[in-house]
Amino acid sequence: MQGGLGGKAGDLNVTGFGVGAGDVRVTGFAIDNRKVAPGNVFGAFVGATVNGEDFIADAVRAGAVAVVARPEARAVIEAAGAIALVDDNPRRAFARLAAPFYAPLPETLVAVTGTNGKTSTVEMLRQIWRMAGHSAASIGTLGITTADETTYTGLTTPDIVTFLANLAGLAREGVSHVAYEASSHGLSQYRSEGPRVMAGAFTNLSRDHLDYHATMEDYFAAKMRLFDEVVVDGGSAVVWADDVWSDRAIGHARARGLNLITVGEGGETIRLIRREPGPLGQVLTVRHEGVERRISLPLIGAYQAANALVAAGLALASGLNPAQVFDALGRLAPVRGRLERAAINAAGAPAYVDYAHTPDALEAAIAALRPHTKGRLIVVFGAGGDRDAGKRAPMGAIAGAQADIAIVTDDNPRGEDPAAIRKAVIAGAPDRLIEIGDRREAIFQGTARAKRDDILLIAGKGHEQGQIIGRGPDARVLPFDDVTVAREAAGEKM
Ligand SMILES: CC(=O)N[C@H]1[C@@H](OP(=O)(O)OP(=O)(O)OC[C@H]2O[C@@H](n3ccc(=O)[nH]c3=O)[C@H](O)[C@@H]2O)O[C@H](CO)[C@@H](O)[C@@H]1O[C@H](C)C(=O)N[C@@H](C)C(=O)N[C@H](CCC(=O)O)C(=O)O
Ligand SMILES: Nc1ncnc2c1ncn2[C@@H]1O[C@H](COP(=O)(O)OP(=O)(O)OP(=O)(O)O)[C@@H](O)[C@H]1O
Ligand SMILES: N[C@H](CCC[C@H](N)C(=O)O)C(=O)O
Ligand SMILES: [Mg+2]
Repeated sequence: MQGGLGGKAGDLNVTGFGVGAGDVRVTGFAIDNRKVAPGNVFGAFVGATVNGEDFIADAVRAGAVAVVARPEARAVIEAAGAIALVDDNPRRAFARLAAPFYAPLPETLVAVTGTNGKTSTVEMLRQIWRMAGHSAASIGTLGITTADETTYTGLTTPDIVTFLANLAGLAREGVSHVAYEASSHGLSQYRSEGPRVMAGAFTNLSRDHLDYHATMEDYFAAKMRLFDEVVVDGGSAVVWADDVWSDRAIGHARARGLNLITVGEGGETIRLIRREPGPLGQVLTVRHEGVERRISLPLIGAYQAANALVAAGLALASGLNPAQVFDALGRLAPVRGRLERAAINAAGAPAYVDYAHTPDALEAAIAALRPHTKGRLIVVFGAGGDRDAGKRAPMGAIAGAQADIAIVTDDNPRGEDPAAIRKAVIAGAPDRLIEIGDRREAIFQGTARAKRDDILLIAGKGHEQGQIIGRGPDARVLPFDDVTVAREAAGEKM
């Protein structure tokens, strides 16, 4: 395969597919037949909802000159008049074929996986790189963030064509360092394969997405593809050492021979010795290469300290020097929608907006705020529709046990009946949870109940700007922003 075609029309060497030595002249790549342009290579993949192979004829009619698909699809491709590039793993083959076409890509590319903390970690790493003088970007749930702007993209890990096009665009703008979120969906669908990933990080693993992955083992295996296959030979693996899955993640990194960087109380590379919460942040004492350092992290919560240290591990892996990295942690700016202080009500009680939408995350967000709460901790939360239903009762149980007042409300019901979702959440702590379906009303009531010394936590939507109702073509996004509503409830003028 040749490289360096710069995202422009060019010859693509497809000898690796055994279709003869002839090069195919292509103009680009597409994985959706509706986006095929003349001269494109079409990737036809068996999906969770439909089989992309059913669209091969349409794609060729739209101008696809070659199709990457399973060997079973060869006859269909050839009958349609295109070159068949068949492989037992067509998503991976497509990614590897496409990546060189989009070159040059940013030189330093790292990925973060884990159930919680990916967005925070890539965003913190982007900030550290920038403070060290690099032109940096992050790609993930918040979209594409550079020093100048954030462009929302929709998925946490974009599809492979969007991902490669975005990387090429960033490189053209002069961005040299990119950190991206590797979601388990993204990893299992090879959405970011192909470019050279010099380091990967694992934050933690807990219940989520078991609608998509059959078991926790399958979910973990999807995540571990990052260390097993995606990071380049000789690359680095950063592992948060204090999670129950950490030892197994370390095992994957070792088996692959990656440079291992472990971080946390049980970490060997960056050992967290002490964490002292303060009113607006926390002081961390860490040991790295025999040197003990005190870091005034301007963010609250054990979970934010964990993410900052994983980001530090990746920054070291990317070649920054320790002084640069640890100094930068003292100057990190908050991540949008992660323990974001949104409003203060008339009684003086603050409201925090957080993106906790898993049982573990809810527990972490409550634990982050507890040391700051002299009075009661009030939580407004919900669980998403058309997502892992098994996390609902555990979320209810955690809020019921760990908050003083817990209000269950709606959070993107999508194609499901919102009352049924709330019922499943309430089953986790039937006597402890208050049900208020309308999210605005729930935030208003939570705010009204918060007295002096209390804290209100509004969990689940973080940065999100809408409430998703309905499924497929009927889906609608009703504008909704927890921060704005929290301010309105507190009587603050926008
Ligand atoms: C379950 C899932 O991950 N679905 C995503 C995935 O679907 P899939 O490959 O299984 O696709 P499919 O819809 O069955 O279609 C199969 C193939 O046919 C193609 N197709 C389909 C229809 C058509 O008319 N023509 C056509 O060519 C599709 O492009 C696809 O290649 O590929 C599609 C195209 O890239 C994505 O839009 C779609 O995201 C859906 C909308 C989604 O909601 N995904 C969520 C669950 C998701 O991916 N979340 C993760 C994790 C979030 C986190 O925890 O951080 C994320 O990374 O965002
Ligand atoms: N290291 C962590 N440990 C436990 N909980 C965390 C951690 N980091 C973040 N959280 C919780 O998870 C929420 C989401 O954090 P973040 O957006 O950084 O994670 P993510 O992995 O990107 O999530 P998503 O899978 O939705 O993209 C936070 O608001 C917080 O409640
Ligand atoms: N990336 C996560 C985001 C969940 C956010 C929450 N607000 C919800 O809708 O469940 C998912 O797609 O499962
Ligand atoms: Mg994310």
